[in-house]
Amino acid sequence: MEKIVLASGSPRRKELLARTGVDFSVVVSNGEENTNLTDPAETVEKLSQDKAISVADRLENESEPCLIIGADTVVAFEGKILGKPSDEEDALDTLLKLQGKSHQVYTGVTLLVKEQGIWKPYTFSERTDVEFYPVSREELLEYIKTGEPMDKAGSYGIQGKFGIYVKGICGDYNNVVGLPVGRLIYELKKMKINIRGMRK
Ligand SMILES: Cc1cn([C@H]2C[C@H](O)[C@@H](COP(=O)(O)OP(=O)(O)OP(=O)(O)O)O2)c(=O)[nH]c1=O
Repeated sequence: MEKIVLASGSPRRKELLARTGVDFSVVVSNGEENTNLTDPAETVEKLSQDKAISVADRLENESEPCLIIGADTVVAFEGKILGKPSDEEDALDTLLKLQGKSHQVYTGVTLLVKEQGIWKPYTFSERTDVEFYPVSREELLEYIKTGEPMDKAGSYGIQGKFGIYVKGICGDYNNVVGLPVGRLIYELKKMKINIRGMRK
């Protein structure tokens, strides 16, 4: 293994992957995030694949990248998938639904490995359940004013100012922030890939 590429523009994913101590570069995928799927696990798995493949296409003529990591995160509430908010009103609608209740956060990860010139995808997803205390409309409006919800699935950041409303969490916290690094390292080990031996 010689090179590792994170196919994501998310600063949170970059920070989480950096914590593993590996060297990697970032190439942001520029494809549309679209799918007709309705199951949240299938959705994030497919979108993570699309992102990794779009970066593989762009790197086709470059010197041998060997592992590309794509990821996608959505929130699921009462069977509906909630992505990033379209505007502040949408963020308020979403947070009014989520407050006082439990929801699920899914992150899908695709590891695209180049072996003998051929890209092979390996995809998995991880689920974390998050429960919020009741939060008033005024508090939600205050939060939305910070701008924090706008680039985040489910319109909140558990690692940011909305973290004060968390009642409980079941599963991997890092998965909510956008990358289940523990599972990622575990899956790579199973694939006999030691990312610590890779270079940029
Ligand atoms: C629920 C939640 C999501 N998020 C973020 C993680 C993801 O960055 C984002 C979901 O959007 P994604 O489409 O998964 O990722 P992205 O657009 O940020 O980056 P890219 O497509 O280039 O990989 O929401 C948090 O930071 N905290 C949270 O608590």
